[in-house]
Amino acid sequence: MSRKPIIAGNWKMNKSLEEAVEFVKEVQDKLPDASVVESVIGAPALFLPTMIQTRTNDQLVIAAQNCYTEDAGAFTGEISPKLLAEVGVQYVIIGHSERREYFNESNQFINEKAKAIFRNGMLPIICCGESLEQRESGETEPWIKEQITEALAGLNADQVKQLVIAYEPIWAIGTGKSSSAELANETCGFIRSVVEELYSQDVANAVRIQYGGSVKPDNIAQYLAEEHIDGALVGGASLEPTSFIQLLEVTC
Ligand SMILES: O=C(CO)COP(=O)(O)O
Repeated sequence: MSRKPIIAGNWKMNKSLEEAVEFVKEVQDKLPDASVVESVIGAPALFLPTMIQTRTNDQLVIAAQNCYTEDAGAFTGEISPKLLAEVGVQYVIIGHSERREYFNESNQFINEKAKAIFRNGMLPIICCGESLEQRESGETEPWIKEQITEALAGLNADQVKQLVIAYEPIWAIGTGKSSSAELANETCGFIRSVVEELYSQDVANAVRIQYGGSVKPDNIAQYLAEEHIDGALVGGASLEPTSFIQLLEVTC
């Protein structure tokens, strides 16, 4: 299997601009080679151009945490995917459970964002995942199948091969209660089977699937050892340079 691991930090709405710049300066020469693992940070939109300008090499890939579906127009306060691409952003995280919950984002809206991201030459990291209630009542698989099917609607096979899916069970986010590696692998394997059903085995083998939810330097190895887990989307443990580097070193 030749899928390259991708470890992405999701800073959410944390840090000052000064701290973000310090982070880039501190980690950029310590990152594993980009041919071994992709090192990504998803930062607040206001930091993105400065972080990109601070880089002295392109080992650290910069992601946005959200964007709008249109490139320009009368959409007060929104983040244009065209402008993100112009400043050098490469990935955009979409469909995070916090955006689904607090900003009422639907699968259809997330699908429109995915199309806008591709149209502008970037790649989406599409999040999915179930609540504790859904997990306990056995509704995880139909729910995730619906999320994936609707988020990928209209994307072609080449696009799906390049994008990243992040499986984040809501009950594991920021709670310290990570999913067991076996359970995470089972669900990531299910996501891969949904992609195979929608596209082909070739596409399913190529798409990278991350696990996210209380991933730390001391538990990431068990996830990466699993067949269907190709990386991690990490909140809290991506905020400090030392811990971010430790997460990456496990892949080498
Ligand atoms: O939501 C997450 C990443 O997108 C996970 O956050 P934590 O790693 O802090 O649990």
